[in-house]
Amino acid sequence: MKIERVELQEILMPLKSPFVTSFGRQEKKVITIVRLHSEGKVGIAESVALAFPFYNEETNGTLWNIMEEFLIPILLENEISHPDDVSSLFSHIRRNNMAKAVLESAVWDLYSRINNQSLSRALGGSYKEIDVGVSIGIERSIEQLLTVVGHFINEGYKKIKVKIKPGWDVEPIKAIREKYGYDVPLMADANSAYTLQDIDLLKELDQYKLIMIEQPLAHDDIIDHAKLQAQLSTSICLDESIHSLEDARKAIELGSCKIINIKVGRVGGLTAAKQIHDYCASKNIPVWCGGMLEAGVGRAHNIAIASLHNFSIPGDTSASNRYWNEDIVVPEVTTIRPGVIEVPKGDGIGFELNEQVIRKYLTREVSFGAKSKLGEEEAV
Ligand SMILES: O=C(O)CCC(=O)c1ccccc1C(=O)O
Ligand SMILES: [Mg+2]
Repeated sequence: MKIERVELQEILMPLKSPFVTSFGRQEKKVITIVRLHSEGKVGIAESVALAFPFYNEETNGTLWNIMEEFLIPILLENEISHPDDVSSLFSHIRRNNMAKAVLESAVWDLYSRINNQSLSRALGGSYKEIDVGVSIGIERSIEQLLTVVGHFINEGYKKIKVKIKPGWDVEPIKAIREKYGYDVPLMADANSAYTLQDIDLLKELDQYKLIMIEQPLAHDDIIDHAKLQAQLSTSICLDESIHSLEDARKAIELGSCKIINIKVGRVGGLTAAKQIHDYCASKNIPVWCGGMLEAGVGRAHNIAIASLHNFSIPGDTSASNRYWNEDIVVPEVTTIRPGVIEVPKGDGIGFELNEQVIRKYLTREVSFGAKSKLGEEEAV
């Protein structure tokens, strides 16, 4: 297939309520929507780079720069026979995984639509429905946290993940266990807020029987995580540290984690996500699909990848209404039963763009055609 036209749209959408982590606070989200045109079909994807480089080094700004200057010309100049080709075409460009992923995921959607199959099927997914959890930010008080946690337990989410940071760790976890008991599937995500010097505190968390603790130590570390895992009974799950199949292999060989959070954006696309999934399966390492506060298009891609068999732990892909008053897709992403999302059977991601909502929040728009390459940018 030959990509005939690439369209980028940037929107800025308010979150229902602020989302606070150890690295920052978000009240709204900038999202870049990619549309790829070929053979009368349109493949879509949504970027996950945040507005600031606090989770990883990319931002929405770097994403546009790398796409415009390097990645889009490659897409327009090359014949693509399978979406797996895209990661090879991009492989000489270092990192910038979120920029690569949004284009690559749109190619996967386009390919599935051209072949009249669902993205889940194209990826080799087997689940017809997936169990999902919810991620809860740092709240202003323990009381408020307990209210929010109670709300999502009532909604039936199959995994409750709470953000922790120094000064907000043992106390909130203890409070949740005391109020809601040990049957709640609970985990904590530190977003790299600790060091090995905090080992005693992290060991204290063992008594609360968390399903896992996500990324307690540095974003670029796998050595100290291995030392920590050897001392903890709770499983460590890596998020920020895993950018590639090679990273996953090294972390597993070192014993740095027992679980991996796969985010399509962080690893550079669906092909890499699938490869990491397959490798983890061969090593008996369960994986789950992480989130980056996606709107509906990103959720749809996450649902498709999470239909692969070794995604055996509920991911962070909650329903659209967890973060958004209105979604950029129709229908919105919803649960069919408490904590369960159906994997769409329609072509591609199985959702269409809600043009009205996109227009409402649009901040910029550019389009690139095959012939003129970067010659005729048209800004709004
Ligand atoms: O609900 C979601 O999309 C997951 C939210 C979340 O935990 C998160 C959101 C933004 C950046 C990093 C993370 C994370 O998993 O660490
Ligand atoms: Mg995380």
